[in-house]
Amino acid sequence: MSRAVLSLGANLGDRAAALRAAITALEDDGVLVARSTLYETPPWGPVEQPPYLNAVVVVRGDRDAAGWLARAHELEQAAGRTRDVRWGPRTLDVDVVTVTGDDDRPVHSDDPALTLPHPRAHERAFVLVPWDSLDPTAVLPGRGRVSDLLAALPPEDVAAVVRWEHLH
Ligand SMILES: Nc1ncnc2c1ncn2[C@@H]1O[C@H](COP(=O)(O)OP(=O)(O)OP(=O)(O)O)[C@@H](O)[C@H]1O
Ligand SMILES: Nc1nc2c(c(=O)[nH]1)N=C(CO)CN2
Repeated sequence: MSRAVLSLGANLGDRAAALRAAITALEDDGVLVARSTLYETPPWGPVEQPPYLNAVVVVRGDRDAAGWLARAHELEQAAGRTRDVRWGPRTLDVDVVTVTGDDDRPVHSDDPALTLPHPRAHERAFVLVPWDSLDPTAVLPGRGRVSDLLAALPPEDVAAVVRWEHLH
């Protein structure tokens, strides 16, 4: 058994439907522990593109880290993901942020095919805001408490991550 934190993002097509379908699929797998609400977030990175909807989920189940990545890829495929420009627009992106074993030890990996913890999560308000909202005690292994990482980001980056679900 392991526990994983997954970051979900979409900025093409029916963004909310893609995120909700992925979350429902994880629920149907029997692995969903917690989910954030959906947030609208400005695009992070060098590519000019539409705003994203993002969410974070916590899952627990009988998979290892590679197994969670494989499931993430299946969910992306199910959402019809085709484009693959790095940091470019997509119908669904599922990143594995961190995986912990039953001993509570975080998995560390430098493999480019699966780097853990995710090497850019600590600088992404679109990951940290939803994650902090669903678990205010969360820790990103090797980086510190999620609430402290958020406090270290430019306030305007954090303020730009807006709860979306209650508006719709
Ligand atoms: N922790 C991780 N979670 C998801 N994918 C990862 C991870 N570490 C490495 N990868 C690899 O990154 C590859 C490219 O993924 P993707 O196209 O989603 O990157 P990206 O979302 O554009 O960038 P970023 O990784 O900065 O979010 C995937 O095929 C996967 O094998
Ligand atoms: N706000 C936001 N920006 C992004 C996202 C994302 O999920 N949310 N995913 C990206 C793909 O690498 C690139 N930029």
